[in-house]
Amino acid sequence: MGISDVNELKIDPAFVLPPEFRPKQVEALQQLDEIPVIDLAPLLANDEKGTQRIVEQVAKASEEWGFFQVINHGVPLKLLDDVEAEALKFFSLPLEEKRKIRRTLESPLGYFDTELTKNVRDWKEVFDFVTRGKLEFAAPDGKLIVQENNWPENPPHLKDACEAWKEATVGLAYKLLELLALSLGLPATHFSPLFDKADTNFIRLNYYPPCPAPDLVLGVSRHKDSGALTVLVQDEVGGLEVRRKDGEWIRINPRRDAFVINVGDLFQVWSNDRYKSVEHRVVVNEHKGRFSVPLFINPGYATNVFPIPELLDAQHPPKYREYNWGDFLQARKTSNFKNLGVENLQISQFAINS
Ligand SMILES: O=C(O)CCC(=O)C(=O)O
Ligand SMILES: [Fe+2]
Repeated sequence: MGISDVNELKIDPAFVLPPEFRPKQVEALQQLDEIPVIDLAPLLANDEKGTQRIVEQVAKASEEWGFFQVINHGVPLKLLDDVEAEALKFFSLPLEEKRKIRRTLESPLGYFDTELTKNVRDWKEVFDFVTRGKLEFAAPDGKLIVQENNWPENPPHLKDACEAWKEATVGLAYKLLELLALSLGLPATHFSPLFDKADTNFIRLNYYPPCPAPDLVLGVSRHKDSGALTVLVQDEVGGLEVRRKDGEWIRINPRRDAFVINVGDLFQVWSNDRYKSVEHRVVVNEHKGRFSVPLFINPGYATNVFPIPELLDAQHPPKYREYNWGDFLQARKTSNFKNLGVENLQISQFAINS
């Protein structure tokens, strides 16, 4: 029996990836420092020239990697310490206790430990909440659907810590959205109307428990983020890997003082492929649990997504057909809950074949 066969006996087969998708841990660790790190201090100081340089760095990183880190972002680390402490208290509770606020298809906010990415179970536990407190939208039959945040009774301060975190990070995310607009040669506030008053932003607390067979599973299987922009902070354990253009998986150097930013599928379509939404995954390890907090910046349900006309001309015809963000989101949520036996909805389905 090989090493992996022995490992296989230690975990539920629902987590075990097909061999071609399993992580190669050693190689990735040698390539920690490649993802660009952008210093936001000039932006916060309203230094115009410095901000222009940041815009150029954002354009380059988004084109080459789809990912970058930002430092000197102005979000106090104390807020992260508080969210982490409260979240770890929550994730340490007995499973029956956590499952009292379990996410369902009808009420998708709260705790979840059985997420499927591409139909394999992720080695993680999550807690999701929306930054607006609740979401309201019309179902296909016209009925109003209301989805509210589901806070646990225990620990009692999780909600306060998360709300303070939200206040501090959403502002940063919108500044980054402005930098991205500028980086495409658009007015800074180009995207604002899609988010004002109707965004579908959410924050996820991720806990990746230590795993006895880290070579067979992933904390999050390879995927692309479907929204506009992800603003993530991770602890010092590390494990987030990005797929470089040559196909190699590169580990992002874990820095508690940095946010990891990536452009999602919406920027790929809006920019007509100038910025690509890049595959990433999370590798777990045998000894340490890992904590991360992504903020997903997503527009309102009614948003129709299409390549931005200002970026098109005769040499650059549109590469995507228009689609509706709300419909896309609902289709995705359904496939995350059920193993539909098919790849979930991808933007490639809206690609125009030239
Ligand atoms: O935990 C991480 O570092 C990444 C999580 C992620 O990619 C996701 O939730 O979409
Ligand atoms: Fe992701």
